[in-house]
Amino acid sequence: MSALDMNNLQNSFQQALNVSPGAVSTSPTQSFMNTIPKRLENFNSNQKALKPFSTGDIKILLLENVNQTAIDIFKNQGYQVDFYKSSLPEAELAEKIKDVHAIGIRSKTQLTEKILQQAKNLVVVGCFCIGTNQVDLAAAARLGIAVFNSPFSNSRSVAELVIAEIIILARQVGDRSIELHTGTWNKVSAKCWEVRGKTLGIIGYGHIGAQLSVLAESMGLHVIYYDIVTIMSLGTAKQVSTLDELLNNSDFVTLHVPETPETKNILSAPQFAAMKHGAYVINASRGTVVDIPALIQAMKVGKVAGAALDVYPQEPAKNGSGAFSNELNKWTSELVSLPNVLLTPHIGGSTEEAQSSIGIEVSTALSKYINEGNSTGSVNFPEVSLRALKLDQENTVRVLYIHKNVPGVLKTVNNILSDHNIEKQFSDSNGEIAYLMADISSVNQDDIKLIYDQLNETTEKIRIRLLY
Ligand SMILES: NC(=O)C1=CN([C@@H]2O[C@H](COP(=O)(O)OP(=O)(O)OC[C@H]3O[C@@H](n4cnc5c(N)ncnc54)[C@H](O)[C@@H]3O)[C@@H](O)[C@H]2O)C=CC1
Ligand SMILES: O=C(O)CCC(=O)C(=O)O
Repeated sequence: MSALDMNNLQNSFQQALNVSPGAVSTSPTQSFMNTIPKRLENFNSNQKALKPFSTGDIKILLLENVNQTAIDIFKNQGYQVDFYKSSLPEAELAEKIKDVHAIGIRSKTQLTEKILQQAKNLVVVGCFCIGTNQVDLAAAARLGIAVFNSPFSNSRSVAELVIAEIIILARQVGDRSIELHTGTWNKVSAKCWEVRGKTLGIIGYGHIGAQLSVLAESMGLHVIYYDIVTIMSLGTAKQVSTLDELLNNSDFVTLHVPETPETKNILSAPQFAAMKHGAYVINASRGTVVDIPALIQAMKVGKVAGAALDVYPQEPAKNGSGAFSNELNKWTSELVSLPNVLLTPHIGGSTEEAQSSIGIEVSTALSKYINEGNSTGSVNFPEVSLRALKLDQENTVRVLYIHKNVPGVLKTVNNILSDHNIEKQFSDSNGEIAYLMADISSVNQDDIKLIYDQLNETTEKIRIRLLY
């Protein structure tokens, strides 16, 4: 189809829907109809680049200093990118999110149901990190918003940091360094240990825990781990059947679990009591998993000989002096006054390598979802994908229909689509929601409008997008 034909198509759709050219509409289909679809550079040059809006209409809000690789990929797609180095205060976020089709965040930005309900145009969220506890995933799914993350691009960085912390804690390097920075020479060996032959207890043997296990064994540590699922051991590591067994036997205890109701305060007073005297605690998972006042007490009586914390129940919204204070977490001054405590500002995954590959991975997943409807890898959506349309598939429309997972919907939808040639179709469900992708060929402009209107009238519909 020529650019002129597309212009005519655009104009007649605008007339039919009575929308002004360039208007950003809350209806993805209306926005789609405002466009002159362009064949942009795509992931494969033989594929047809499907655009739901004219490319300039796609607005992406990127918060928390998401890596440049992501900005480049989004800009290369022609999207408008609004970039911020920090997270936004809730009121500002609520305002900015109203207008955007995609948002990219890291671990700080809380996307609650209340915030997501403001986001009338939002089709997709990218968590440029592993954890997704900061997003109300169920609410996002109910609203038809797909969420993607990067499941392992920063795992190695976290594991390496923990390895460093094991040695630094065992040798009290943090304290010696602080002393020397202030002119004090304190050459001691009392209660400083080699790590060789000691036992590392890993709570949560997933991507990070397992990677750490391999690195720790190569330094001569024995590894035991506790996980709620049975997981194959790497090397000579051994899974133990209870948390207490791990605590009773470990010289170092490190946490690599997600934030869930079950992991809240998974280490509290009874668990510190169950540890070996003089054990060390490392937490680079989420701030809620360790009861910090209980940790402070355990350190004061010598039960715990040192701790390395990278994450906190409350974390500052942005970098800056004075940000980490009693105002944020009421125990801060007590914690910082203890010896052999390493505190880092949630930098477990903060390496050039990790951030650059997370940037590429998540922005690519988001672009594929926006441009093609492909939800493979989404953490809250049914995973559905159809192969890309070929360049010569001119009059083909891709229907993306997100709906409530109730009986009879497919019958209704197929009744609507069956007047046309359904080239391919795939649907799947996940809990309360389901997602159908279908490519319909030999459609003209009237057909497209009719399909949209009929699907829009179905009571089970959550969100519809038609890609051309
Ligand atoms: N400090 C940082 O910068 C970073 C922190 N993280 C945090 O680390 C967490 C773990 O990351 P991955 O290893 O990639 O996750 P993962 O999902 O690969 O592994 C988590 C493991 O924890 C286990 N688990 C869940 N609940 C448990 C419980 N109650 N008791 C024992 N085990 C339990 C799971 O079965 C799984 O094997 C993430 O959820 C994230 O919150 C991740 C990356 C960077
Ligand atoms: O780098 C970040 O901002 C967050 C890292 C993290 O905690 C994660 O990947 O879950």
